[in-house]
Amino acid sequence: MRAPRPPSPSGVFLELRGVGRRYGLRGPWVLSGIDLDVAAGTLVRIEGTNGTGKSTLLRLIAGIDQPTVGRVAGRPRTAYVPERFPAALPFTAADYLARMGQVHGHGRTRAVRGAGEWLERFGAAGHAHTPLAELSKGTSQKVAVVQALLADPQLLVLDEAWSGLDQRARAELDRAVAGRVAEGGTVVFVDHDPLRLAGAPDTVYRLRAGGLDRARPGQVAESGESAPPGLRVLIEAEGPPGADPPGGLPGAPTVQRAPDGAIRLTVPAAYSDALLRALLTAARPPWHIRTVTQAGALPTPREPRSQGVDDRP
Ligand SMILES: Nc1ncnc2c1ncn2[C@@H]1O[C@H](COP(=O)(O)OP(=O)(O)OP(=O)(O)O)[C@@H](O)[C@H]1O
Repeated sequence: MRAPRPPSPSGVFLELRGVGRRYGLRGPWVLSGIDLDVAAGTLVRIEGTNGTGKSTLLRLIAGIDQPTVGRVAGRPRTAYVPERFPAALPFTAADYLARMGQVHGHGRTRAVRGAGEWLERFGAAGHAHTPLAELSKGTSQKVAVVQALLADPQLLVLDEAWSGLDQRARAELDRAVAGRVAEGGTVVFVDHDPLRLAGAPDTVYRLRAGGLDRARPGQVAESGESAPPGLRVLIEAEGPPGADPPGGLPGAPTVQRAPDGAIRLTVPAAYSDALLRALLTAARPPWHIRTVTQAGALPTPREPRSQGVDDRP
């Protein structure tokens, strides 16, 4: 087993400096002048319109591709879920995952057990003995995600990893990501859904014309000090039918049940990130965030709030 690489005193365990990437000797620069610090225990989202180089950047971060210029320093134990999983290998799902678990340093028994547990969590246990080539796209994607989670990585890199997953598996991946970060791991992800893990990322970067902007620095509001006073946010979250939201949610949200069973939580804007984070990291059942919208200003500073479920429409 490899010893984990200790983070630097600043917590940064991967650095990109002056990184550029182009394909082919005279191809256009897809990325240029990228400086990026990836710190331990953080959740990082990379955004950008189609073709701006998100997957290219993730491959450099994951260490499966090298920059054309510049340098990447540090290499935490890394796992990667690619945008397209090459599933045409001559193994069943369980065999493949057990082998991957062993590649990641687990003994055979632990690898087999871990593969079984993760397949169960993702609702794919029934396909454990199906050859990879015969799996549906969704189940194949579950196997791609499980092979990365099995690695117990310090750095998990997810390129549209939620695509093709059913709702239960998406929520399970949300929880797995939140769990990794809570345990001190780092997750860097790209996803087309702007609400994916909404409120949870410590940092959001935006790729634009080859460069990288910091779109939103970490701003997890726990105390309500940083938000404009009066603004409220409406969060619609979906759990199993009839499930109540967890108790003790940040910001003491007003809770209503939508006609289709979803839960609508209204909270002062200052607490919305903390509330989203709490839902994403909630113990079972998992909660899927459906929408996050601005709900308008409080009519008075002393509007009563409650956390009981109000069934009025
Ligand atoms: N292996 C490759 N060989 C040649 N060109 C490539 C390769 N990979 C990516 N490109 C080009 O680099 C550019 C950026 O692609 P990349 O997939 O990194 O962007 P993206 O932001 O992830 O795109 P999308 O949102 O469509 O997934 C595109 O013009 C693409 O055609």
